[in-house]
Amino acid sequence: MANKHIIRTLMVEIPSVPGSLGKLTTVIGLAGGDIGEVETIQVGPNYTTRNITVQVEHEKQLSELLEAVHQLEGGFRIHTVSDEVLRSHEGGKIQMKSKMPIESLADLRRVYTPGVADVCRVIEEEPEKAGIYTSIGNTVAIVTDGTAILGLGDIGPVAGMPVMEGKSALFDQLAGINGVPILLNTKDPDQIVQTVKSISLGFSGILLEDIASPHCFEVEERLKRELDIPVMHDDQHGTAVVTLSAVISACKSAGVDLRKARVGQIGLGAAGLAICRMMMAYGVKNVIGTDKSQIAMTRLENYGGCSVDSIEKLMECSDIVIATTGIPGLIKKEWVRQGQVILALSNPKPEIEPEEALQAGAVYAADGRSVNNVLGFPGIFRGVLNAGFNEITHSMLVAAAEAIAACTKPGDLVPHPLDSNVHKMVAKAVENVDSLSDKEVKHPKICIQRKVPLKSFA
Ligand SMILES: NC(=O)c1ccc[n+]([C@@H]2O[C@H](COP(=O)([O-])OP(=O)(O)OC[C@H]3O[C@@H](n4cnc5c(N)ncnc54)[C@H](O)[C@@H]3O)[C@@H](O)[C@H]2O)c1
Ligand SMILES: O=C(O)C[C@H](O)C(=O)O
Ligand SMILES: [Mg+2]
Repeated sequence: MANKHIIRTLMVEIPSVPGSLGKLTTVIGLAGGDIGEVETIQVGPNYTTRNITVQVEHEKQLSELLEAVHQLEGGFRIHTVSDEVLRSHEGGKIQMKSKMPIESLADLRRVYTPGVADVCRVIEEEPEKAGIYTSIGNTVAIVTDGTAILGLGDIGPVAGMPVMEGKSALFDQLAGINGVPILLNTKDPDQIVQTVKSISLGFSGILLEDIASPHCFEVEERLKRELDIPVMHDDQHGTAVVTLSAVISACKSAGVDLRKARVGQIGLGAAGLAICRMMMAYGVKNVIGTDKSQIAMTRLENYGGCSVDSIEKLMECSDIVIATTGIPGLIKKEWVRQGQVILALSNPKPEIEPEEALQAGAVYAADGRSVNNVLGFPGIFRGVLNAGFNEITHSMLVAAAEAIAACTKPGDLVPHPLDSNVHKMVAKAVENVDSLSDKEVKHPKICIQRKVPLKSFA
């Protein structure tokens, strides 16, 4: 599907004559609309009313599509055009609910005062019992300062709340974890660290989300050092996990040794640097990166990677290209080489549409909707919470990536994000890691920047 980000639901009255629905869908398709769900609302002798969800690229295309439906002869009528995405967000996506019914005074006295005081005393005497008698053991804070919300940039924490609520909904549905959004009204690393530390008592893990580079690096490192609960910056490590798993699967399908492949990373911010570090630690010998910021490239070199000064050069010599710049359409199709793997992971719009990359010769192509950290973070946190680990180590991240790859069907890059088995397998893999087994990972410094034929994936 091309770059179709406008989703609308059309409620249409359709003549109850055979072939009418076909006429309507043809007109929608010819106007460039992708049809999603079709729901029958009411069937009558003369008319049938249906809700038809369509996706289009831009507002102009939507107006043209609506006009084309208006022009249809035979009694077609559009009742309403609604924005389902906005509507579904009304009132927010999450809520806090009581697990206990409070219907009688006895209930009230048990749930609340005076009964609750006994539980407080138990925890005061043996603080670890908070893990039994409160929800803390199953609760993770989803913390943002709003500085890198998807690829939308520094739009502030409140505007980023729909993303945080989305992560919370996914935590609940995919891993049974309470994810509590925490919106920080500061971008100052010291204040972020101090605030998260101050509120950390109520949580068993911290998921940092959409915090921009470079301050995300300092914030995560300090919190990992200073807190004794697991801390993970999703955009760094969640993304690196799912990217590694996609690349493992691509190499497996192509019969290529990933460790000998040339991996090129465009954009060396939170996601990009972590992807490079993950690849190098996994044993990929040739990792190169590029960024518009020289500081970001130097940072990669300090970790043992190599930098090139242009995207064209990087694409000339990479078997696998990964992009996390937040800039839609950044990769020109002329730069794609025959047989390349292209993962353009920026959300909400990729650096190149997968269809375009495939048409230009890529052997595998995906965007950030499918290669998405939703495949990683729920299971990773489920695993560490189940095992009672107080940190998330490199071995756990690799175990998660390999578990996702093991759940991927041959020929696919990643599994379905809603396949509950994937999240169970990730949790199990993380849980089974020997938490003391991590050693310091050394990154090899080997670099090939010349133009080389891409035989491996062709
Ligand atoms: N698919 C996923 O699961 C996933 C996960 C995390 C992030 N992302 C996406 O990746 C993008 C970046 O996120 P981030 O958290 O790393 O942000 P970030 O701000 O930390 O990093 C972006 C980097 O791209 C660089 N950049 C920007 N324009 C560039 C250009 N024209 N050429 C070269 N480099 C350029 C910036 O200098 C920066 O270093 C976002 O769009 C986000 O949605 C996707
Ligand atoms: O939120 C997502 O869809 C993935 C990722 O965390 C991102 O920032 O793009
Ligand atoms: Mg994110």
